[in-house]
Amino acid sequence: MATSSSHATFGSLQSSYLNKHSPFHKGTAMIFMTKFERPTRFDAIRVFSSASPVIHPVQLLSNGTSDATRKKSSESALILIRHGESSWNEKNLFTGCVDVPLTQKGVDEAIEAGKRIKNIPVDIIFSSHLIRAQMTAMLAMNQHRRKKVPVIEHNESSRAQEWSEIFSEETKKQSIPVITAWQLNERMYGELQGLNKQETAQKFGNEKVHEWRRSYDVPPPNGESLEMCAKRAVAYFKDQIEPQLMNGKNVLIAAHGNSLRSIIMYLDKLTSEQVINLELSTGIPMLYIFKDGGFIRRGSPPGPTEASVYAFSKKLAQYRQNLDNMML
Ligand SMILES: O=C(O)[C@@H](CO)OP(=O)(O)O
Repeated sequence: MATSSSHATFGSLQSSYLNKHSPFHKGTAMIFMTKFERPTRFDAIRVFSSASPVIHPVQLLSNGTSDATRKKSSESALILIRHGESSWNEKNLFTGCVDVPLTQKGVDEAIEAGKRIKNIPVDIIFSSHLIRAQMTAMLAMNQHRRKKVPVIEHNESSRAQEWSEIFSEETKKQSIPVITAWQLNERMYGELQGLNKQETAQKFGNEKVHEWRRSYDVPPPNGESLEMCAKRAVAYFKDQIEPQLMNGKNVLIAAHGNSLRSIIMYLDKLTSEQVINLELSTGIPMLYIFKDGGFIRRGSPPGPTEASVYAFSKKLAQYRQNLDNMML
């Protein structure tokens, strides 16, 4: 029988992990909650002095960011979003690298995610090759107050590159590049792809299926273990994404449960025992600040009805304040 929940059974492991290991309880609650729990509080920093120097929002953004502003600031934002509910999440099927779309609920989750990050500047977006992650990024960015347009870069061939060229500098400034990479794909689930998770547990036993799904180094039949997925996802993060952050760019990554668990393992320096208890909800953005070469976890930005004035760093506070001044 199909059920839509794949996460609820790990609730106790999640809270024990949280209690034992997390110095950031409020911020990490989003990461560890089951899909039936709702976010309550966040470690947002309340803001702020009206005496903050006024900087035009465009100066704080990519394309519009002045070199002087960049050099002064060694800080950038990293947002991670697991895609919204997919058709196969709904049917409780192992999905892996099968390319299925979002459900209506997934679309709504992506829009809600967009509302949570609409005041955070985004300079560049990374996504997987899979449509559920790309849909999530696009729908979320549609909510952004800057209204820049995410544009997928097609570098798969020189013709694709040439045929998707933009010939207006002004239009380029109003665009956000979206880089897609197979390395950010969901873990390849091998011969489990397309099978119902509950029926598979009945056939092979709960313990075996739990080992396939949540051990660190045991791969499902002909598929990738989390360790194998982490190897390619983290290598890509270090090679392609970290340099953008070092360069002062604010990055959004829209990807998958296991590719993001791998990246969070790297960001939060989790051990292989810790990462196996980490669960990510669909469509909940998580914010990190990259500062002085390290990652500071800031939890999930509040939704529009959850807080009035907030920010996660002085720079993001200024950005929001200037958007308010400019647009309201
Ligand atoms: O089916 C999948 O591809 C993944 C994510 O939905 O499942 P799991 O929760 O087992 O990692």
